Amino acid sequence: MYGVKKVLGINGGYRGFYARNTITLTPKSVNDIHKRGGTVLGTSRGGHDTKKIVDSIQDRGINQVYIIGGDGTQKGASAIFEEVRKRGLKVSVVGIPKTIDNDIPVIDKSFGFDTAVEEAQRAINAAHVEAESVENGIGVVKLMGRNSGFIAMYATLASRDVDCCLIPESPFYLEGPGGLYEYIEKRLKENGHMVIVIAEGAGQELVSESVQSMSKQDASGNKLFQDVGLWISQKIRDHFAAQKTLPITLKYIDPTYMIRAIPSNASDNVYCTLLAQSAVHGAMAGYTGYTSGLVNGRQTYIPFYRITERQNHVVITDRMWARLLSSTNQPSFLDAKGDNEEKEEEEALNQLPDGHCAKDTSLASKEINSSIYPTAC
Ligand SMILES: Nc1ncnc2c1ncn2[C@@H]1O[C@H](COP(=O)(O)OP(=O)(O)O)[C@@H](O)[C@H]1O
Ligand SMILES: O=P(O)(O)OC[C@H]1O[C@](O)(COP(=O)(O)O)[C@@H](O)[C@@H]1O
Repeated sequence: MYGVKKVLGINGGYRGFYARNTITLTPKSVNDIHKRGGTVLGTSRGGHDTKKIVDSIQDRGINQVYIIGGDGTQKGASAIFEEVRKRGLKVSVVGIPKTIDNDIPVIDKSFGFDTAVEEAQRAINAAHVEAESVENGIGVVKLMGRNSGFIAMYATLASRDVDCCLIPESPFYLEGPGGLYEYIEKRLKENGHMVIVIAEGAGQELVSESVQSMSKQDASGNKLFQDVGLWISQKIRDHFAAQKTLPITLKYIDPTYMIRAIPSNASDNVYCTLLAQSAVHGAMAGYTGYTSGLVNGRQTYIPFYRITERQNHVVITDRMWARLLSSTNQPSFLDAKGDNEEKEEEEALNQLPDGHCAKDTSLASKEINSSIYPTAC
């Protein structure tokens, strides 16, 4: 359509710009890649050296860069865009949002999310079958979602076999009235079995309290979490073993990379095509510094700074979480948290010197500038 003669693929993520050879991509070589999982280009964490990357873009005579990945990747793309701008290069830098976690803000969803939710159904279904097959059976499924619980929330809503969904955005507690143990007991007495879905980033503060926490990070600087699935399974087993009144059988399923590694489903394939075509049309029209994405069902170009300023999280006061609560009937875990917060607030107030108010009532207004940048040409 645009008469492009050469398309290069960068191998192995950002460090591939300066540490590896490129591969030539042709319509023939990419024809079938949507039928495979993973990435034909390879991926990596860390290794983002902005200056070296832009040197490599300059040396190779690249004039359009399309960068595919999650929120970290979009931050990296934004840094490249700034450096390109600083050097006054005629290069478009465009982001394409791919992450199963769906933690990129502004857009309706990221590419890969739908597929992950669909595959998660298989794990939930297995947990349900196992739990249903024994007396007082509990199936626990851990799903990916480092800081955002979208996969767990949507997989729960889609399945309708889940009795409790735990996500990073909604703190929970185990003991006492309104706690998880009480709910499990009630659910088992009512129904004879139950399924719990837990996102990998949920309850990390509880895990750190009981397991010695090492604050390790991956090469990209993302915090590495303790295995909350194993932890909660053991806690539930220990609790009911100590109680002796309700003998349970718990099966733990962790599909880990299976929900990320499978080929994308039909809806993600169509979405990816739209994202890619839209990304190219934008760059060919002379724009740069944007992420291509669906917003309210429309293809848009979103300036990098709107994408990188925050992460997308499940809002637990929103309707979607309310729908989930009404589907699972789980406790909201808000009561004890509310009590604690009130107590903390009261304590903070008591510690303030006379005449000082603990609550900051000022409202920050933010200028919303939705412009994207024309390429330096
Ligand atoms: N703030 C940042 N500035 C520049 N590069 C970043 C930044 N955050 C992450 N990156 C780079 O983006 C790449 C992917 O980030 P990562 O967090 O691992 O995955 P994801 O894109 O799925 O969030 C890594 O190479 C990482 O070094
Ligand atoms: O072990 P790895 O490769 O670092 O991946 C694990 C992480 O990847 C994620 O699934 C996100 O994956 P993507 O952003 O690549 O889709 C996180 O939820 C998870 O913590």
